[in-house]
Amino acid sequence: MSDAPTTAGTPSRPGPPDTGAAAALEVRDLSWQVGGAKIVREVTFAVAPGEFVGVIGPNGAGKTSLFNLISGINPISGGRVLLAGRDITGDSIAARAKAGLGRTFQTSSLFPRLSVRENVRIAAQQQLGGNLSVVRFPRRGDRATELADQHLATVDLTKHDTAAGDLSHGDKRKLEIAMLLATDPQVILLDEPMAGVNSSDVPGLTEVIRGLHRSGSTVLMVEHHIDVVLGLADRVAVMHHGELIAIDSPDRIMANETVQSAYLGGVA
Ligand SMILES: Nc1ncnc2c1ncn2[C@@H]1O[C@H](COP(=O)(O)OP(=O)(O)OP(=O)(O)O)[C@@H](O)[C@H]1O
Repeated sequence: MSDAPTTAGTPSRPGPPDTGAAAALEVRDLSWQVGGAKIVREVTFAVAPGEFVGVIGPNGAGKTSLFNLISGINPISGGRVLLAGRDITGDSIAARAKAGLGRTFQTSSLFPRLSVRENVRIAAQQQLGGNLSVVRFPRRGDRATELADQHLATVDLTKHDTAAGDLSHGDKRKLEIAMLLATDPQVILLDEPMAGVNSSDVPGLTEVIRGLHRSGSTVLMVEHHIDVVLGLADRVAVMHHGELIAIDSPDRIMANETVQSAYLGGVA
């Protein structure tokens, strides 16, 4: 393995550490063009099972667009998306989710009037294949409720009966992660989980996300809080003007001159 700094257009270590297993998630030459604008440009990288890759880059670099291509929200202009070695490029959003691709969004996607528990319970119920129903007083032993309580414990959220809309931003993000866990994802895409979160809630939310990683989840996370990314990620991918300009360990990324230039506006 070379110690040479990564340069634009030739990202080092685009693939995960070689474990011999199929990548949990892989994108090959992924591109998105709107009119004449190339918003995502031939991005290639792979995430190993259990690996945590952080995605950073200046505003407008194409990070959310990349997530939208992976999760099927934007139609791709070129390239491929593979989940555990299976090509899901042509699959619908729902089919990708069913295949194990879970995603949170920058903006909240909760049922604000329903309780915290009910939000997770609905997600669990959908996963279990049951009818979608809101039950104010679920039976004891109800499987979906058990799962909801289990996932709420995982994200350290105890306000089970509070209306989701009344939670702080930090707790809303925890709730969204619990809802995601209820869908039993193989790969978790977190889109700016710290966005709008009070600084006092950042450490707690960071620990929840660290817990996901420790429990073996494969995570790809876009986040502007560089310190959070550097503290959580096994590798960091850097996007700039739609290109993946580097993907490497946090230490190497911090020492990478191309990355520094991108943040200071020096990369054309
Ligand atoms: N549907 C769209 N149509 C046209 N241009 C778009 C569309 N969506 C995004 N863009 C443009 O693509 C570029 C990349 O946007 P994107 O939201 O992916 O960047 P980002 O890195 O996630 O930015 P931020 O960190 O500010 O969220 C921006 O210039 C944006 O204006």
